[in-house]
Amino acid sequence: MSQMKHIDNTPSTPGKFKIEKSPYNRLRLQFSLAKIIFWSLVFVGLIFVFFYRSPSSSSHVSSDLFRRSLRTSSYGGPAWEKKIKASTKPRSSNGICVLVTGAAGFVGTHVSAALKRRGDGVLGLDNFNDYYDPSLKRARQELLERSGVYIVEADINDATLLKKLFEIVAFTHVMHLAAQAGVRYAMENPSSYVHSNIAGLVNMLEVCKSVNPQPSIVWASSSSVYGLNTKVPFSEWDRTDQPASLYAATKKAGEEIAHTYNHIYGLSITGLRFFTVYGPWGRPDMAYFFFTRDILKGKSIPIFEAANHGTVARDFTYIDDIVKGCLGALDTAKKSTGSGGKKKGPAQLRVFNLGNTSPVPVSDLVSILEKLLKVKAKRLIMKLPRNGDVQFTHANISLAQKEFGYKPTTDLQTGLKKFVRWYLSYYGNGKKSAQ
Ligand SMILES: O=C(O)[C@H]1O[C@H](OP(=O)(O)OP(=O)(O)OC[C@H]2O[C@@H](n3ccc(=O)[nH]c3=O)[C@H](O)[C@@H]2O)[C@H](O)[C@@H](O)[C@@H]1O
Repeated sequence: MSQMKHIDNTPSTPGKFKIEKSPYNRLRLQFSLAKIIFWSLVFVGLIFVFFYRSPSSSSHVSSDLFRRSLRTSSYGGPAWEKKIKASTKPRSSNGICVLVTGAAGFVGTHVSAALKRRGDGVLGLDNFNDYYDPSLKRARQELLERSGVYIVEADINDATLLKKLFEIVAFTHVMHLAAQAGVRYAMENPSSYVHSNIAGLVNMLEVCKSVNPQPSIVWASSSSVYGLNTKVPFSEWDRTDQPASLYAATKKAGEEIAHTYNHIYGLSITGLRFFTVYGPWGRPDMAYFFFTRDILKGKSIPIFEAANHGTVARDFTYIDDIVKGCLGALDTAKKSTGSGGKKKGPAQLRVFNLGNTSPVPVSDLVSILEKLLKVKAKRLIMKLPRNGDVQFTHANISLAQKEFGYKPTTDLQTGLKKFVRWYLSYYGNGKKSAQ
């Protein structure tokens, strides 16, 4: 009751509160102020020590973001700049110089290597987060370093670093492949999708729009934007407003964000909707990869099926075909039209499906793996969980074909053979195995 009275007596509008002006009160006020300042400083100091010294003691999500974005900031200095300049010096006369984000990722590594092979200047960027075994990312980094591609270790949310890179090198293109991938993990760690696929994308576009000259941007969207659509094959004109996962929703949001930056700032932007990319140096969180690991270990593998024993299928696309698509998109990208953050005229805005055009049921994928590994899989048939997966994907690729001659040439059998050969040589006949 007395507490209620106290609340009732508290003035509701700042400024109505009158302080009596006796010398005693003034002294008391000064003393209280000094006390408040002192304790505020102690409090701020404690917070600083807490966050600076022990990131692991914060909550799962914030410590995760800490790992993902703040860990890697060791850059700068003449030796560092020299490495960047060496990596980005084009050998060919076309003058193409590309910043590849997510360069230690699966698609990023292959695309970086292909660009470098043909003589373009290439610089990688990657935060080496631990969404999956970082040692695989380090191995990819070694591979790229051997072919002359340097990877700067930083997060795409680091605007200062990005601006610094553009001060050192006038990139003609950005191949933006850094993202939080994976459909099912979005339910475990939703904020990591917002951090990388939304905030990170916006940060990247903010920097790209403000530099002079503006680069052209090619970036990774996803087949998952087609969500619950039932009309097949999926074409670029189809609706993309019923995503089945937060991952898909962030990619769809990315496409709308791309529209905005194209419209306001004249950035040339091309989005690529990848269809379940697989192959050597792939991602261990993907089904074909962990099925291989678990078949070799003799562990059972969960194979999803839809209602009424409906087939779950994917338009699995081999990495070399995807790389050709990425390079085709990059080579046909027109220049951005803006400069210094101002649009000068309309700019190119495109989106393409990069798929294989022949969906394969997941159970057939397992049969191919069994033959290649010469081991019978322990199949555990399960109902397709409601965690973001869609029942099937199937790409119509005529737009990419028309625009830059995209034509996938690797069927699943051939592609998986190459993957298994790589897997066995990398992990050694199942003795050392993927995590
Ligand atoms: O096409 C795309 O854009 C997406 O392709 C993949 O997503 P997804 O097709 O779901 O690939 P996997 O997670 O490897 O699943 C492949 C198939 O295996 C099935 N699966 C998955 C896991 C499992 O335990 N059992 C199982 O049957 C899935 O339902 C799916 O049909 C990637 O993980 C995404 O990052 C990418 O954006």
